[in-house]
Order: sequence, then structure tokens, then C-alpha cells
Amino acid sequence: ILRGQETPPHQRPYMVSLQVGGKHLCGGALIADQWVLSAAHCLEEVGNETLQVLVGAHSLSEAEPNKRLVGVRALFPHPNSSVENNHDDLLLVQLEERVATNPHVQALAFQRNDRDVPAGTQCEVAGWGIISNTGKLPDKLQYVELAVISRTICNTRIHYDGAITEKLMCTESKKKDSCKGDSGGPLVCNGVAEGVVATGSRVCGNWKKPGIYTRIPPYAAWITSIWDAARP
Ligand SMILES: CC(C)CC(=O)Nc1cccc(-c2cccc(CN)c2)c1
Repeated sequence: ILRGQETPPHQRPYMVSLQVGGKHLCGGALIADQWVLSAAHCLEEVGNETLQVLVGAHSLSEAEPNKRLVGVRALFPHPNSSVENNHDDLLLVQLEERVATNPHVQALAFQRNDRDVPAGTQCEVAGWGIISNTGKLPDKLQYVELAVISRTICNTRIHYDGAITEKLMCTESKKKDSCKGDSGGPLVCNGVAEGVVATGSRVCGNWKKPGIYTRIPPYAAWITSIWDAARP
């Protein structure tokens, strides 16, 4: 997160850190007691190492009550996700057990109503991604408020020149922005998850390259189908 601030501890109890070898890799959101929503691109950096999910954390390094590393039972990247583009860049992670909810560990509701978030709406994104373009990593969860920009504006030549489909949305990126390591985290508008951080142009904090987020509503049926078919 660039130009954000440290969150008040545990005020976003749905935030999780996807980790490999004890290192933060991507953000994610707990959307049910055994399920995390993140980005399929995050799996590109995993190889054959073990992915784990850190829940209930504020600091990545300090011991905290209710903070724990949970194993993964199964991974469900969206079948149409690909390394070449931003399309369908979603990942459902089934945890190896149902996590007990408590003040530091809570599921986040996601939007099922498939209507664009109005341009100008103030949303927020949180994460343990880099906090400067020099790659400085935070220890504590950061967040930033970002305004939604219309798909029409986001598709102009100076921005993404028509690449933003109706399954994607954009936010401003002037100085404040999501960045490397924030991928997979939720874009929360009025307390509901409307999007998931997409890597996009890999440029951060440049107003010409707005932040790109995978909209969640178009995938609500896919999420439910995975839940219904999965082994408990
Ligand atoms: C100078 C360095 C920052 C270049 C770099 O490593 N960029 C990088 C790499 C991977 C993902 C991302 C990335 C993720 C999520 C959102 C965004 C942009 N909102 C970028 C950005």
C-alpha cells in the first residue's frame, strides 16, 4: 500500500496474509469460516512450496492473540484465469479447518448484486504489500482510501485504452495505491467486498495507471458452486 497508514490493530478481522515459507506473498479476505478469496496470480509465485494462511494478524512478526497460521486443504483458481492477463484473476482457498471466529477473525460479506460501484465512491484497500517503490515492506497492516473511477474514464487511451471489461473496476492511483504484495486483498466499499486487487500494470502510484480490481459480483455464482461441490 503506497501513501496509506497503519490500520488500527485488528479492525479488519477479515484480512489474511497468504504465506510461503513464512513470508508474506499476497493478501486475501476470509469470506466464510473455511474459505479465503484471493487472486489466482498469487499462485504463480508459489511453485511446489507450501502455501499457508495467516489469520487474525496485525503484525506479521509479533506474537498476537488469535493470530495463527492455517494450512490449506484445497486451491480453486478460476478456470479461465491465466498468467497472460487480468481476466478472471480469482482464487478460492479452502482452509484445512473451519477457523473459529473471534474479534480478530471474522468473515467479510461480498457483494452479490451485479451493479457497478458508482464513480467517486470512497472504498478502501488494506494489505502488507510494499509501502514505497523502493520495495520497503511493512510489518503491520496498512490501508488506504481510494475513489472509484468510471470504466469509461479508465478505458481512455491515457489509462487502459479499452482493456477494462465489465468484470473489472478501477480506482484512482495518484500517489495512494495498492502495490506489490497487495494482490488478492479485498476492495471494500461501504463495508462490503466489491473487488479483489489485481496486479495489472505493476505500476504503482502513477495516476495514469489506475488500480485495477476484479469485481466480485460477476463471480458470486462461481464462488457458491465451489462451496457446494467442495469436500467439507
Ligand atoms: C518498482 C516496483 C514497485 C515494481 C514492481 O515490482 N511492481 C509490482 C510487481 C508486482 C505486483 C504489483 C502490483 C500489485 C497490485 C497492485 C498494483 C497496482 N495498483 C501493482 C506491482
